[in-house]
Amino acid sequence: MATLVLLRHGESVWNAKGLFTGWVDVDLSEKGEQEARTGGRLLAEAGFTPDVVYTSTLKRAIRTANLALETADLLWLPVRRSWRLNERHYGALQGKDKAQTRAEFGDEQFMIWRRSYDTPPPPLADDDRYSQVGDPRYAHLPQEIVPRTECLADVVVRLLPYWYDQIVPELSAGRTVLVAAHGNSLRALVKHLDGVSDTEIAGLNIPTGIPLVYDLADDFTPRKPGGEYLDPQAAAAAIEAVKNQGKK
Ligand SMILES: O=C(O)[C@H](O)COP(=O)(O)O
Repeated sequence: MATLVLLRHGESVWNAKGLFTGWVDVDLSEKGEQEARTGGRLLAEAGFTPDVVYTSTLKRAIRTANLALETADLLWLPVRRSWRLNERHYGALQGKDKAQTRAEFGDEQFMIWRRSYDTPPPPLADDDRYSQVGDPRYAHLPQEIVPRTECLADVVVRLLPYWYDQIVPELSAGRTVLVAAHGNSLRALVKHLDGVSDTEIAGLNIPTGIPLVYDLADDFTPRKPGGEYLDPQAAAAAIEAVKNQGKK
């Protein structure tokens, strides 16, 4: 059996403003910094000591891991980072207000772009102020694979190679793994772990800053479907809030 801990970054400054974020590298809000520390406290109190930490290349996830590890006095742990754990690229919606988008295009189109499995938002122009084209952290990649937009299915495709090649071997060795990432990259991983259907996944939301623990069997199936939040009551309230984003 192996233990996987998933941690969505704390509230970001654009989460607080109700803006679509995607690959735009915004920081944590003060509330998000406190959420990250609370996540570290919950891990320590529950006695979870990761052996290795994985983050995306975006500062809201990187700093969430740092603050959580600092709180748990575990800053010494090895940390590995990959673009494959980045948030879903939100295309031309990056930087747009969620409520305004919902009002302008209607509930149905808003939910298709936000929560459908296989319909991406319109692509973001390479010269847009919120484009990641030319960002040095992706310079090593063939530029044609730097996304201009993504649906959740695209995230599954680019995340799973990292899951199988980098994370699964650690779990196979019985090591506890902490993944600090994003709402939609974690939704993609949870979909894979729990075998959530392409339609059911639309209703699954991940709260910020609350560790989600999976005890995995030898075949990496969860012993408890859906895992277990270390603060279930706070998670339930936060999940509802994520679900209702964009509603005035
Ligand atoms: O990228 C974003 O906008 C958020 O982190 C995730 O947004 P969502 O919950 O609306 O997909």
